[in-house]
Amino acid sequence: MNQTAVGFKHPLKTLKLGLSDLAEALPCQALNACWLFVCLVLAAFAVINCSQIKGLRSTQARLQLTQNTINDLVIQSANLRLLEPTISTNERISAARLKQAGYQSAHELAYQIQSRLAILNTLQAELPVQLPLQRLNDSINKLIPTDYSNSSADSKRIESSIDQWFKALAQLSQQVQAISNAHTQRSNTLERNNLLLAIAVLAFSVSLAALNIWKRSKMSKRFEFELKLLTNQARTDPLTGVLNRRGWLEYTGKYLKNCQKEARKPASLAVLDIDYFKQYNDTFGHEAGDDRLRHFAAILRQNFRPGDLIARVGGEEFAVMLMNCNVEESRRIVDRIRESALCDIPFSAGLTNIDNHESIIKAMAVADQALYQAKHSGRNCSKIAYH
Ligand SMILES: Nc1nc2c(ncn2[C@@H]2O[C@H](COP(=O)(O)OP(=O)(O)OP(=O)(O)O)[C@@H](O)[C@H]2O)c(=O)[nH]1
Repeated sequence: MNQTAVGFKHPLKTLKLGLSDLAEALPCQALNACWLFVCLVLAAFAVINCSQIKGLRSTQARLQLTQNTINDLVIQSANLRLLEPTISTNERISAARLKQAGYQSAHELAYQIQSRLAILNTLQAELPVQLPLQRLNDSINKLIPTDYSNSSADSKRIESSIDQWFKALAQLSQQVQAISNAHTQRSNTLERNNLLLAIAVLAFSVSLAALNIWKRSKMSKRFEFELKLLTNQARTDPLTGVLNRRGWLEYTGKYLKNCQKEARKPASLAVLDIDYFKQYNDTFGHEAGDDRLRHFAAILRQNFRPGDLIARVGGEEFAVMLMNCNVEESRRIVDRIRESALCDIPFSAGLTNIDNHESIIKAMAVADQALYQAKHSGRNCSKIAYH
C-alpha cells in the first residue's frame, strides 16, 4: 500500500515540524528570559575567571622577580668561592681576589648577599608560599671566615658550608620555578575556559537574536495573512463571493485614479438587476432566492473577462466594470449573456461609459437611469445612457 497516500510523514520531517512548533509555542518572553539567564550565568563565570587570571598574572610577575633576584644571588654568591681556603691560601690573597671582583672585604660581600636576601624577604611577603629564606639568612654569616688560617678542619668547614649554601639556593630556585609553572598552567587553563565561555555566550546571544527574528517574521507573516483575509472579507459579498459595495467603490475608484495618471483606454459600466426577484422570493422562498443570486453571480463570473470587476451592489443588483471596452461593445456582451442558453435568469441592464474618468458614484447614477428605462421598457433588456 502506498504510505504517502495515507498521509505517511518522514520521521525527520516530523521532528523538524515538532521543533519549530515547539519554538513557536513557547512564549517569547519566557524563552528570552531563560536564554538571558544562561547568558548572564556564563558571563558571571567569565568575570570570575578574569579576576582569577588577573591575580595569577600579578603573582606570576612577582615570582618572575623573585626568580631574577635568586639568579642574581647565585651570580653574586659565586664570589664566595674566592673565600675558599683551598683556592686562596691566606687572607691577603683572598682579599686581593675579592678586590679584583669589586668587593672591599668579605663582609661587604656578605652584606650585599644579605641585602638581596632582604629583597627576597620583601617579595615573599606578597607570595602565596613560604620560602626557606630564614635558613639562608642565618647561614650567610657563618660562611664569612673571620680567620684565614690554613687549618684543614676550618677549610673543610667553609667548603662544605659554601656547598650547602649553593644547594640551598638551587632548591629555592627550583621551588620558585615549580610554583611559577603551576601558576602558568592554572592561568592557561582559566584563559582557555574563558575563551570557551565567550564562545558559548556569543552562540547563545546569536541564537537568541535569531530565534527572536524568526518568531517576529513568523508573527508578522501570520499577521499579514490574517489582515489580508480580514481585508478581503470586508470587501467581499459572503453570499455570492463577488465584491460587495464597499470593495466595488474602492477598486473602481482606484482604477479610475490610475486611468487619469496613465491615460488608459476608457471603461464602461453595466448595472444588472434581476427581474421580478421579489416574486421569485415570495413564490420559492428566501433560500431559493439566495440560490438564484449565487447562480446569477456565477453566470456573470463565467461570462465576463477575468479583468472585469463584478460586484453585488444591492439586494438583487449587480454592477460590472468592463475594462478597455466602450459602452456599445459592453451592451453586446451583456445581451449575449442574456441570450445564452446558460442564462436562465431574466435581468435588465443599464449601461454607460466612463470615458472622462468621472467618479464611480456619478457613473452609477447615470447607469441607474438607463436601468430605470430598461425596467420601464418591459424588462429583460439593456439600455444605454450617455452623459
Ligand atoms: N433571497 C434574497 N432576497 C433578497 C436579498 N436581498 C434582497 N432581496 C429581495 O429582493 C427583492 C427585490 O425586490 P424588488 O426591488 O421589488 O425587485 P424585483 O421584484 O426584482 O422587481 P423588478 O426589479 O422591478 O423586476 C426584495 O423582496 C428583497 O427582499 C437576498 O440577499 N436574498
